[in-house]
Amino acid sequence: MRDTIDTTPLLECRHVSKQFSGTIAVKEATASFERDAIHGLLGANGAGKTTLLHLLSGQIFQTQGDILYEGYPVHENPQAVANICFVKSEERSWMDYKVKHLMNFCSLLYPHWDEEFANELLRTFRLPLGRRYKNLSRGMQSLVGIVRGLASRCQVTLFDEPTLGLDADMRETFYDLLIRDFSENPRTIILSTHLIDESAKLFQYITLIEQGTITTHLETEQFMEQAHYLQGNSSLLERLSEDPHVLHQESLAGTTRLVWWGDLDNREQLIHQGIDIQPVPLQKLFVYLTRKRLKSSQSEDVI
Ligand SMILES: Nc1ncnc2c1ncn2[C@@H]1O[C@H](COP(=O)(O)OP(=O)(O)OP(=O)(O)O)[C@@H](O)[C@H]1O
Repeated sequence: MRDTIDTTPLLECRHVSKQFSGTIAVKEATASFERDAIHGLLGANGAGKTTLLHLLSGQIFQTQGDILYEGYPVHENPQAVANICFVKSEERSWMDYKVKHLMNFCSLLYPHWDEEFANELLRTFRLPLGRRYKNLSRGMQSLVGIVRGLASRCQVTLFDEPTLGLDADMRETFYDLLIRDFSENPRTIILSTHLIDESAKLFQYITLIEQGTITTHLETEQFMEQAHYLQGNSSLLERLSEDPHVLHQESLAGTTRLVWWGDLDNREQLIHQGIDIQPVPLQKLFVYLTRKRLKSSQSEDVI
């Protein structure tokens, strides 16, 4: 029997790799996804986000490593099938089906399917029930996926680029719905997106995947606290430019701005020297981190 407080991670991957013929899409990925939290899965194009989500949902086999749901392998695990909902950015197998049939299918697939909520969402998004999935616009296809993801009420919901094709107004509607629904029905949500700044408010945790490897898995606050813009006199700041904590540097007319990644032990001293210290927005931080790591891996390749 388990303790009252269940410490078994709901979903985790341990040293998971996935190779497709010549390509290693995911490499030694290890992370434990905290319960009842929204996780942002961030990575550049081709970093391995979609492959990782397929692996976590048990829809493809890993080449090596373990993927565990409630401590048991996700594959051939009826509990995992019933409790993990993976919303792909496009559902190729859905093409010939009408929206109403897809909703029926979901109601049979997910034991906690909330019919009333699904109908409310279908009305909110004005989705035509009689139209085939393949004849929906790109944004409407995303909305069908969103209805599935939210109304399934699965313990784990994986969204791969859920807002593809949605206009700004509809994206905001989705973010608001997700926050509202999550606060009423907490569960584990992992959401991959390239629209980092506008979705940053959703994330309690950030998982960064780079060239197939999970390089960071941290609470968003902790993640953001590590990044700082340092701006001030070039003669002071350029002395730091070779420091490995510096992700990016730009100078103009005697003023330099650095992006610093890590603890700032000398914060007081820098302020005293007239250096302005500011937070870095998440999207910018993502760009600086991935560029820096890409540069380091390219220089390792040259060596
Ligand atoms: N079925 C497959 N066969 C061969 N290679 C694949 C397959 N699926 C993915 N890959 C490769 O694996 C790598 C990771 O792809 P993946 O789609 O997981 O990345 P991603 O982070 O989701 O990218 P994007 O943000 O561009 O959608 C890429 O190099 C891709 O070409």
